[in-house]
Amino acid sequence: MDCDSGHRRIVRVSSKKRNNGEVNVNRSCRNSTASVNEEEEIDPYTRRRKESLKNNACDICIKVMLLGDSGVGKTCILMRFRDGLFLCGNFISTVGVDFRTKVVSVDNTKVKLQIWDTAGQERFRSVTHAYYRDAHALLLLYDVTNKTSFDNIRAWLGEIREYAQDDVVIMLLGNKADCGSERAVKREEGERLAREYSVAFMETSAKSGQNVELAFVAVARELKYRQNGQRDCNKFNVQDYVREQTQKSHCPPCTT
Ligand SMILES: Nc1nc2c(ncn2[C@@H]2O[C@H](COP(=O)(O)OP(=O)(O)OP(=O)(O)O)[C@@H](O)[C@H]2O)c(=O)[nH]1
Repeated sequence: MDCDSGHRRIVRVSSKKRNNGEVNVNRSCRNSTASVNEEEEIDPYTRRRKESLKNNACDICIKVMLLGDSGVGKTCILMRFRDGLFLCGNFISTVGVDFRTKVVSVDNTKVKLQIWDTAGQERFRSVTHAYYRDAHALLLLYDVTNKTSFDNIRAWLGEIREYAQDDVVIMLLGNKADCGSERAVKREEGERLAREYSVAFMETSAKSGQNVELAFVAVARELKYRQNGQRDCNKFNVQDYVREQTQKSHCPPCTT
């Protein structure tokens, strides 16, 4: 898959509809990637994932998926990152999957992020599983005011293990960090779970914008360093990077 032809090649499902909306899968495969060269030794998903890191229109093109229970704030995180907006008020659940793109600059490298927003509702799971395999990075969200969404993270990680590639970059995000009084999951609980699964972690808020840019830039940075090969890989660790960056933002301003 390449960034710009995502709409043509990929099964496209409408974006937000009311909860009672039906799945509307509109298969459009003009440039279908379904035909697999039988002489290829590596499987086609792995090949496409590797190829899609290189893209003519940008230096690197990566596919990022947003995952997590319904209502944790996946669409809001995407809207905040992409358009700087916060959708408050009526909650309209995503139907199936939808994607948006944004280019970020990482150390003079143009990285195009193709960000897939998935439906958190159980009934769409089989649709979204199909998208895991060629993802380079997964942002897995829970809602800090909703303990069940946190408890379900282990199940999500199990699905990721089953459907995604082994080397996928995973970042755990505790969203709605702005909701102080309604908090049901402590930051330390999120940190502990992330350590247990060796994934990067931070708390975010689509409402205030806290750490939203950082989450996307951190995975872009990790994949950029990976693409540059082992030499640079040794110098960059996404978990350490995120820890440093979030600590910096918590530091009180220096006084003279
Ligand atoms: N206070 C606060 N509310 C948020 C935040 N992020 C999302 N919300 C609210 O949470 C509700 C659900 O947000 P969505 O982004 O639609 O949730 P989703 O994860 O995309 O849900 P599905 O599409 O069903 O999977 C909306 O009412 C948002 O306004 C946040 O950071 N802080």
